[in-house]
Amino acid sequence: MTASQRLVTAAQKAGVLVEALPWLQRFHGKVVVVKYGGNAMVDDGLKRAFAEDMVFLRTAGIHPVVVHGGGPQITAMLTRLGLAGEFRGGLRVTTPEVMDVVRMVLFGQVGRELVGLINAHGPHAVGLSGEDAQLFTAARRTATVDGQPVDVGLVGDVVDVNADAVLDLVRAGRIPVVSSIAPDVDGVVHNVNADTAAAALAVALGAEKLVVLTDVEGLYDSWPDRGSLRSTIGSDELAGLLPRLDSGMAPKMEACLRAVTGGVPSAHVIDGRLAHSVLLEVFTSDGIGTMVTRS
Ligand SMILES: Nc1ncnc2c1ncn2[C@@H]1O[C@H](COP(=O)(O)OP(=O)(O)O)[C@@H](O)[C@H]1O
Ligand SMILES: CC(=O)N[C@@H](CCC(=O)OP(=O)(O)O)C(=O)O
Repeated sequence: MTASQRLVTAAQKAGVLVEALPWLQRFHGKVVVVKYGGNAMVDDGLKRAFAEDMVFLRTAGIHPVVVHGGGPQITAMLTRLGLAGEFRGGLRVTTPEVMDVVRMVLFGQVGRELVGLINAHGPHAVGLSGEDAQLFTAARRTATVDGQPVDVGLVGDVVDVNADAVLDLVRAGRIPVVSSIAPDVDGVVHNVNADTAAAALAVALGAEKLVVLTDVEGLYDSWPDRGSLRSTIGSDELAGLLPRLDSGMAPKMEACLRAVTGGVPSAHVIDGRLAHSVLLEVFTSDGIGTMVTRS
């Protein structure tokens, strides 16, 4: 590289850092809830980049709170155990037997791995589930198929959040890594969709942002037409679109809607297959993916 090429490269790097300044100022001291979907955990390099992003946010004075998924990992374990897996309206049909596997895989496998990757950078991450310190209380819910309620077993919605269970860790400078399982008022553990759990937590924490990492660029108006990617959408329009969404996008966009109507200024669906996508979303002016705001 010539001296003048080096100067150009250096100027570009400085430009990137300067572009981050207003966002560093705006988000300093604020909570950002990041939902890391199981489908976005495709390889070790991406997972390591995600862990770096969380440590970067923390080092920049922002408080990341991670809620992780693990749908494909649960399905793989169920298959290994010879158990059937079935989804209805984007939610897993959860028998007591399946619930044991969900809890084991989310908290004991996926959560542990993320905690380990973040803690490769220092003593930052602490894993917890909705069972710890009464973080979440669940109530059994149904799925919606063709506009009709359908029973899906031990699947819950989050009806109460003990925000202090997470805020105590945040105040201590830790990065909470939350698994989306939760007891109901009688102590019966339920399987909660991780997008739903992330939204409930973002609202209860008064988060500045909810960022949802998945395996697609964002929300498509008319999936799978690749020309229909939305960069922004308001809550009113999203509410109208929700009944037309299928598979994993239904609980995801329902969660974004819940976050912004609950007072979170913005919710973002971004492509977790892109390394450092969280940094690009938080620290660049254009952002990436689809941004949901209150109408
Ligand atoms: N309108 C839509 N826009 C984008 N993706 C959609 C849409 N409808 C369905 N999908 C599907 O939803 C998937 C994301 O949901 P899901 O597989 O549950 O991800 P995650 O594990 O990240 O929660 C995408 O990969 C895509 O196949
Ligand atoms: C009720 C329900 O469907 N729970 C999900 C929980 C994990 C999850 O949400 O994982 P992703 O974010 O990777 O999809 C499941 O059992 O797969």
